Amino acid sequence: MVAPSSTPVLSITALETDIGGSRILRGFDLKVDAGEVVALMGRNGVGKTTTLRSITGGLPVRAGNITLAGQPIHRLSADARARLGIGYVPQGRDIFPLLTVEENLRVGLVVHGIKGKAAASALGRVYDLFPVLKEMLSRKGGVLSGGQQQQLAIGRALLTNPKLLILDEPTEGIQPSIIDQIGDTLKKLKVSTRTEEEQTSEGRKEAAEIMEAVRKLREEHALAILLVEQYVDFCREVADRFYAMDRGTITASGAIAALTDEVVATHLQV
Ligand SMILES: Nc1ncnc2c1ncn2[C@@H]1O[C@H](COP(=O)(O)OP(=O)(O)OP(=O)(O)O)[C@@H](O)[C@H]1O
Repeated sequence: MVAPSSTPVLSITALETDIGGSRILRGFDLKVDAGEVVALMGRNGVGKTTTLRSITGGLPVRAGNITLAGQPIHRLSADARARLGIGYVPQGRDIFPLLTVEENLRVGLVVHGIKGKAAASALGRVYDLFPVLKEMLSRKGGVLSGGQQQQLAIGRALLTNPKLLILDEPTEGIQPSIIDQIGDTLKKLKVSTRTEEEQTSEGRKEAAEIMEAVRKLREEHALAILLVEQYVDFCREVADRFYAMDRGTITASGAIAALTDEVVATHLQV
């Protein structure tokens, strides 16, 4: 892991956001350093997606500051923020189901005006990270499994080589029954030493593939990653730190080792 520099990649202070006249975010601080994976956790409706949209520019901020590598961004357009280095994979992933994997990636290149050698190297980087995409270039996005679609969406967000990657519920769409089964096993799962039993379950394999990609991104690219995730074991596996959100503010935070069952019961369980 790359040592964090003194300026965080993302820094949020005293953030307040309203939706339709209601105060949704009630003033909190959050930061993500280079090379860090930070999980923003919380029950349904507490304001996690609103936080992400406040960072990306999808919602206007009422008060507070958001900086990217030290530069204030909270008054900039979403496009300007993306150009400065924010890659965003929204909930549901937003891939084009009728376009092939390759076309989905090429659309991403066109949208961001990436051409020639830069395009080839951006695609190469995505295929290195997600070899499964290279094997499926001519498949339609809509027929990929949930985990593969997630990899495609993350790959597309990485084409611009962002400083900060934001993921909204990356395990969503991987069968809940399978995610439930994974339970404690996932915590112990080391991708490099997957057992045969683990490999036989598609859901486990896909969750593991996404985890592996998140780890690789952190280690090889010194990316800062902020992920919204309700699946506690996934967070324990991939994140360095966590923030627990409740009713628009942060109620607990710390190193991932401090995400004890007691903290989960108090701050995160319904
Ligand atoms: N477009 C909207 N109009 C009105 N209220 C909204 C809108 N979007 C979100 N909200 C409200 O804002 C609050 C926070 O929503 P948000 O989507 O940020 O929560 P969340 O923590 O991401 O939950 P989930 O995991 O269910 O997506 C909720 O009470 C929600 O009802």
